[in-house]
Amino acid sequence: MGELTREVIRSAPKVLLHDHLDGGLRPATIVELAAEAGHALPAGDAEALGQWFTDAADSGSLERYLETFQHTVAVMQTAENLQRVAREAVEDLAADGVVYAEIRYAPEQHLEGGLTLEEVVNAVQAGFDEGEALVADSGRTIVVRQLLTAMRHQANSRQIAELAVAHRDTGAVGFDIAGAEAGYPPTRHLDAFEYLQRENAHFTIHAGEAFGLPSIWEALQWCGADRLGHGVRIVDDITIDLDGSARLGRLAAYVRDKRIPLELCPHSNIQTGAAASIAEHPIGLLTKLRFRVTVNTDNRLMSGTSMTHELAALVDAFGWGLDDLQWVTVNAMKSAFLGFEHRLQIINEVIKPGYAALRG
Ligand SMILES: O=c1[nH]cnc2c1ncn2[C@H]1C[C@H](O)[C@@H](CO)O1
Ligand SMILES: [Zn+2]
Repeated sequence: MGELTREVIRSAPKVLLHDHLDGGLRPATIVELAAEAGHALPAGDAEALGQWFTDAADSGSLERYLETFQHTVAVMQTAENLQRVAREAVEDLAADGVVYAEIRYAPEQHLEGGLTLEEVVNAVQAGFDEGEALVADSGRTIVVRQLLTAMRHQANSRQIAELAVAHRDTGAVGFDIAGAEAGYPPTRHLDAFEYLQRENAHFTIHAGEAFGLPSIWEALQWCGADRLGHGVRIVDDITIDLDGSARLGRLAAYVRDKRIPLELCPHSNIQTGAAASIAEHPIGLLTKLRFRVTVNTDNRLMSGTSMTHELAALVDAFGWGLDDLQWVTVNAMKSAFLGFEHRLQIINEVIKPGYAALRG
C-alpha cells in the first residue's frame, strides 16, 4: 500500500499494552540524570548511549538483554526522576500517535534511594498526570495507565499485587510478572494471582517469550492470566500441513477460542532470539489465523523502536494496510484493562474516526 508512509502510520491512532517504563527512557535524560546521581554509564553522550543500548540488547539472549536495565533503573531512584521519566514517556508516546497506553515497571526496583513502594507509584502517577495534561495543552489526547510488575525471580509478588489493588482507582489498572523466564515459572507466584482473582483484578504474565508452551499453559490454566506478555511461542502448538493448512493443538485452540490477547513485540523478539526476522515472525501466521493479536514496543530504548516503527515493519514485511492497523489497534483497545465504557468510548470516538479520516 503506497499511501502507508511512516507519517501516515505515525498519525494513525495507536494503542500500546506492553511498554516498560524503565525500557523507554530518552538517552539524553539518562546522561543528565546519571551525572547527577554519580552513576557511571557505558557511553558518554546521548547518541552513543542510545546505540550502546540497542547493541548490548541485541545479544540473542533474554538474560543479556535484561542486564542493560541496570543503567536505566539506576537513574529512577528518586520521586523527581521517576516523575520526569514518566512524564517524558507520555509525551513521547503521544508524539508517536499513541492514544492509549498501559506502561509497566517493577516498583520493587526503585527503592534504593529510600522511597517506599507507595511513593514510587505516586511519583509515576504524577508524571503520567503531568504528561497527559501537557499533551492535552498541545491539542492531542492520550490516556495512560500503570501496570505494576513483580520480578519473577524475587518473592514480592503478593505485596506488589496488593499495591496494584490499592491503586486500582488511582491509575494502576493491572499487574504483571517479568524478568528471566526459564527457571522461574509463573506458578511460583500463584498466591499473588489467586489474590488478584479474588479481588476481581486484571493481570497479564510474561510467558512464551524465552520459554515455550509449558509457561503459557501455566500462565493461563494455573494462574488465570487475562493476557499473555509476548505469548509468541504459542506457534509451537501449531502445525502447518503440506497443503498449507494450519492445525492447532489444544492449547493454541484454547488461546484462539477464548480470544486471549497476545501482547506481541516483534523487534524485541528478534533481539532476544525468539524470532529470526520480522518477515519470519509468527505475527504473520497468528494474524492470518485470527488470534487476538496486538502489536507492542516492549522496550523502546533497548529495541530502538516505537509503535510507528513496529507497524511500519509489519506493513513492509506482510503488506499490511490501514484495515490491518485498525484491526490490531481495536484488538488492543478491546483487550485493555481500562473499564469497558471507557474502552468503547476510545474505540468509537478516537480510533474509528481517526482511521476513517485517514481513508479520506
Ligand atoms: O521482554 C521482557 N521479558 C521479561 N522481562 C522484561 C522484558 N522487558 C523488560 N523486562 C523486565 C526488565 C525491567 O526491569 C522489568 C520491569 O519493567 O521488566
Ligand atoms: Zn516485556
